[in-house]
Amino acid sequence: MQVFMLGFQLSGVLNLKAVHETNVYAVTTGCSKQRLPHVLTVAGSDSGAGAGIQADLKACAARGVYCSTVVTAVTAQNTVGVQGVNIVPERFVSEQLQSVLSDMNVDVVKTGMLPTVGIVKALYDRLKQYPVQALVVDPVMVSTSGDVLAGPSVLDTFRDQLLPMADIATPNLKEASALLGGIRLQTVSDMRSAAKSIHNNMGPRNVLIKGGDLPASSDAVDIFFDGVEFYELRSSRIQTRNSHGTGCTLASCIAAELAKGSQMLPAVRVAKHYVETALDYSKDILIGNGLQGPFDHLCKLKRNIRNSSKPQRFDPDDLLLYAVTDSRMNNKWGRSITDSVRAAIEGGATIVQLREKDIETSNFLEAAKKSLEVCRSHGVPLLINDRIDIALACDADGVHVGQSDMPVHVARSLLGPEKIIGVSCKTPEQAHQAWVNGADYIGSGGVYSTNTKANNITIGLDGLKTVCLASKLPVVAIGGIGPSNVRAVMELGLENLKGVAVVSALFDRECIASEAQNLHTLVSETMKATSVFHD
Ligand SMILES: Cc1ncc(COP(=O)(O)OP(=O)(O)O)c(N)n1
Ligand SMILES: Cc1nc(C(=O)O)sc1CCOP(=O)(O)O
Ligand SMILES: [Mg+2]
Repeated sequence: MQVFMLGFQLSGVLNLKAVHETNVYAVTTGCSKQRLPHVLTVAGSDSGAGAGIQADLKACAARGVYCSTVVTAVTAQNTVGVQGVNIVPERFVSEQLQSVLSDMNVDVVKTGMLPTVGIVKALYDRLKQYPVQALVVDPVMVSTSGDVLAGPSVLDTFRDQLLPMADIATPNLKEASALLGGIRLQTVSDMRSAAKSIHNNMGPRNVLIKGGDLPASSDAVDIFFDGVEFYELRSSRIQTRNSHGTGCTLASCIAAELAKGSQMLPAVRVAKHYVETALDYSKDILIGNGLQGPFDHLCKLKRNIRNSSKPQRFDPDDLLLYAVTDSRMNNKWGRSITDSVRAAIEGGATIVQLREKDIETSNFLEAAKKSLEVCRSHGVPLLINDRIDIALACDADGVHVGQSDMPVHVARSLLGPEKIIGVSCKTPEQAHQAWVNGADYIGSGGVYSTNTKANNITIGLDGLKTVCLASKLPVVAIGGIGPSNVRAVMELGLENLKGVAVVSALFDRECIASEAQNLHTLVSETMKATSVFHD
């Protein structure tokens, strides 16, 4: 955290405000002069407070981030639709931008409704004058009720000025189509092409196309493209009328996570999870008589968001680089479990399992709670090896069990339908049984011999292939895997072989993060080369 400078000149209104706000931070954090991560939203006001500036404020508050506001338009709006729009003159938008950007240490700017060319240009000029860490552009053009909030004349300025500066653009299907001259977007494959075109032709560093309106899909599928890889981000479609403001909220939450220091993909994952949980929590709220109501951004205050009935769903792609911890290795290198988990995730681990065989229960639970915080803040699932009790006590995302641990169907009845359950399988019969019993994935090995697990039977690449071909579940390979042999494993090119699980190749090394980074690259490159990124 950056420390605020003392010694303001108390000569004007602005400086007095700055002193006041510095003190507010000091009071709220309980320590002296620390500043909160700061998002500035440049958007329209929604009198119904479901979307726009009001949604942005609530989303940032829910994510623990300070939010300042530059108002571009005042709308008269409710759950029925938009009854009126009063656009703020561009001069005055520029003046608001100057006030905030010149004084308040903004980390990330998030844009919403930018109704005129002049306002987009004013923002462009101010951002050139006062660069920020990141720019999140939500190209708001049409309200959820179908009312136009920014006309076609703005599109060119968006394309030419704002999008080339953006770290991420988050159009929905209609907005992506408008940006691309009205093309039809009806399938996930169309969304991928659109994400690529927007990225390559308009310059934002990342693109998230929100597929909420995609016809005939039971899941909400978004496509994230970082210029190299596509990610299909799925979440269950919550049946609710209370979805007004989800786009603004998602973009604000991404901005908030970036302001806290997150990388882009984890920020997007966390934001999606937050929106899904808030929608789920708010599905029975009744505000207004129209077709689309607001949802409750601050549900976290009423029910811990972690205890939501809808935690992050299992995504088989998360098996790509599966980090399995080992306390003996951590002791050898003098690292805490949490530090090693953080380093693995920072290097690119996509799922984490705490496999702590020599640790007391109370210490295990403590470490699990801390690791869960790290994992949640990066949108990475955390599983617990063997110990269903620990998983339940800390509300982990799931467990991994072996053939002689708690049976899968019993674990499922204890953990409920939403938690992730993985099971170790060395034979096709075990793989079939895991599927029958309701597991989500299988771990198969030892592919190679290992010193990490005593007396482990090695099944080799042939054994792995046999299990994969028989399995209806996604598979992660385990046992003796490291940089020297990971290509050979992934070159099997099997559709359901989703990644590798490693212990010593990460945690018995000096720099966990760089080992993780290297392995992540090797796995993804080999998968791409063997074309197992199946749509
Ligand atoms: C991903 C993954 N696959 C296999 C295992 C091994 O589990 P198990 O057979 O229960 O052995 P222990 O890990 O408990 O010694 C695993 N942990 N993770
Ligand atoms: C925990 C575990 N399970 C295995 C299995 O074959 O099911 S092999 C293994 C240990 C993997 O450690 P390393 O990556 O250091 O070889
Ligand atoms: Mg076990």
